[in-house]
Amino acid sequence: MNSVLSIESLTFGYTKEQLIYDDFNLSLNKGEVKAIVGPSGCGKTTLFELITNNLLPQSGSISVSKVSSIYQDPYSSFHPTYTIYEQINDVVDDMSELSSLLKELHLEESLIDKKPHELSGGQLQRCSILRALLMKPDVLLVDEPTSALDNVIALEVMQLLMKFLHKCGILLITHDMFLAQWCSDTIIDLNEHRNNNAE
Ligand SMILES: Nc1ncnc2c1ncn2[C@@H]1O[C@H](COP(=O)(O)OP(=O)(O)OP(=O)(O)O)[C@@H](O)[C@H]1O
Repeated sequence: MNSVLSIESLTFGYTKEQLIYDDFNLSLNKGEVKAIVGPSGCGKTTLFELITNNLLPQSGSISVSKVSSIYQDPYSSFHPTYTIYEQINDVVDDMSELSSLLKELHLEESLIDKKPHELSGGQLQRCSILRALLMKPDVLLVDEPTSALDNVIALEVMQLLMKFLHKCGILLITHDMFLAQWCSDTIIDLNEHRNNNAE
């Protein structure tokens, strides 16, 4: 198996009294989409923060190689005063796939010389996908792609991301059960699995 993410016996709480994760397990392989669902406040964003090392587990292990993230609000993922190109160039080592990805994402080349506020929400979301894919991740964390886009575009975004599944595994946070069922191999309901094994 081509494992790209392995979470074992994860325990985490913001306070000692209230654990959000207690002995939580999850694995993801290249080519796989897993959707994380559950009510507001159940710990979906916290899981991404743990995977990206912004939070540290109390116990257990998270083993992951290269991660990139696509966040729900594309305007908050880019600095308002720099062009899209400058912000991609800052974090990407190898730009050789830029032209082909622009085509696949239906983005005109001239758009990336603009600043975020000069683009529509959908264009900017595709720019954040462009940046994430150029980083050549093993794991793509996708946080609620529906929120900034209408439902048809959200499906298109996921359809597009799934074209890159041969290169990575995708972990998707969503409130949209239709989207989760449509695109994922496995749905992890944190409400049910919080204290169980989610493998
Ligand atoms: N920095 C923090 N300090 C203390 N508690 C926090 C912090 N961040 C989140 N929490 C709490 O941890 C719990 C999980 O929050 P989290 O943001 O992971 O939920 P979520 O499932 O992503 O919610 P939503 O669907 O509303 O985005 C919530 O009860 C929240 O209030």
